[in-house]
Amino acid sequence: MTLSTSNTIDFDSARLKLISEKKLSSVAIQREKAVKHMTVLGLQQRLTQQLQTSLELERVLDLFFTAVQEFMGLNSLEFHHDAHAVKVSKGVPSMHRCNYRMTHAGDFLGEIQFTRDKRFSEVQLQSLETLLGNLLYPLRNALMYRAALHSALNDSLTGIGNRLGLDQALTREVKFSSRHHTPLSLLVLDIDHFKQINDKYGHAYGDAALKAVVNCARSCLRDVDELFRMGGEEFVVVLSNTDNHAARFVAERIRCSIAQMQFEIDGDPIPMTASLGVATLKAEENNEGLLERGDKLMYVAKRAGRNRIAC
Ligand SMILES: Nc1nc2c(ncn2[C@@H]2O[C@H](COP(=O)(O)OP(=O)(O)OP(=O)(O)O)[C@@H](O)[C@H]2O)c(=O)[nH]1
Repeated sequence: MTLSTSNTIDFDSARLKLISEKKLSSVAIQREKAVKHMTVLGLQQRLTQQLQTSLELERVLDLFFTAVQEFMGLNSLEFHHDAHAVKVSKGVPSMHRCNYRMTHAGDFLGEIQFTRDKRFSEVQLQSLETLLGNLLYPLRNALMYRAALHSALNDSLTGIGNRLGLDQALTREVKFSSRHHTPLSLLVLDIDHFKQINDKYGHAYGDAALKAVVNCARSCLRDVDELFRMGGEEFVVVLSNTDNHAARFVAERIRCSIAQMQFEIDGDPIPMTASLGVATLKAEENNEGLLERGDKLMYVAKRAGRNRIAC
């Protein structure tokens, strides 16, 4: 059984509010509150300094949890913000829980849950809420930083990584592959005669076709494989720890899936195919060299008649 207290923290009014407020009546609680107050102040000062040292959401929450955990014997913290696709967990959850839904100036900043072995006292809840006030701006900044980073590295139409994201991933993968002597392959995929879809049905349907191809290619990949949009109707799949033989197999699987894809516009079935180049990292090759080879091989597949792979 878990015991839970749900609260809303409304930072808009610059005050922290408990939805189900219970009365603090006993003198003992008031005394405990007075003693804790000084400590909370000290902790607030420490948090103010610590939390401004990072813009990384994970790090900010880690610093907050470590500081507050010591102070009130917390077992765990869980933060999630669905719109930002973030879920961060620290510690091991326990029986007594309290939840806060955080907002600021009308913006939703996420939900946070704390757990501990013992019940939260009123004084502890108030201290926690005071300390959450220190998390507000670092949390908001970290979410903004995360969103900015996401839009810099991802394609807004399809949601997959963009050219910059590809460059970063490929640099990382090439280094890893060279250091650990593991194979690395990539596929360069280009949709065939894509211009005809745009010309016949319009750009919006062309966009829908691009998304359909992305979903189709994704369904053929492992979780660890990464799919990027290089630009236009050209995509790259980075296959870590994959040799040329296995990469050909993946390329062929994607090619078949796209050719069999049921894509329709206003009830008209639209046949779609793609040409793919398959390249595997050679000794002494860098990420640019690998990408260039993959691209050249994709054009070999185009020239050979499209709807095929070239290795
Ligand atoms: N709808 C849509 N079209 C795009 C986008 N980016 C590029 N395109 C279009 O993609 C088309 C690419 O055409 P081409 O380079 O001639 O290639 P293709 O028609 O696929 O022919 P092949 O590659 O030779 O088989 C152009 O019409 C571009 O305008 C986009 O984001 N959305």
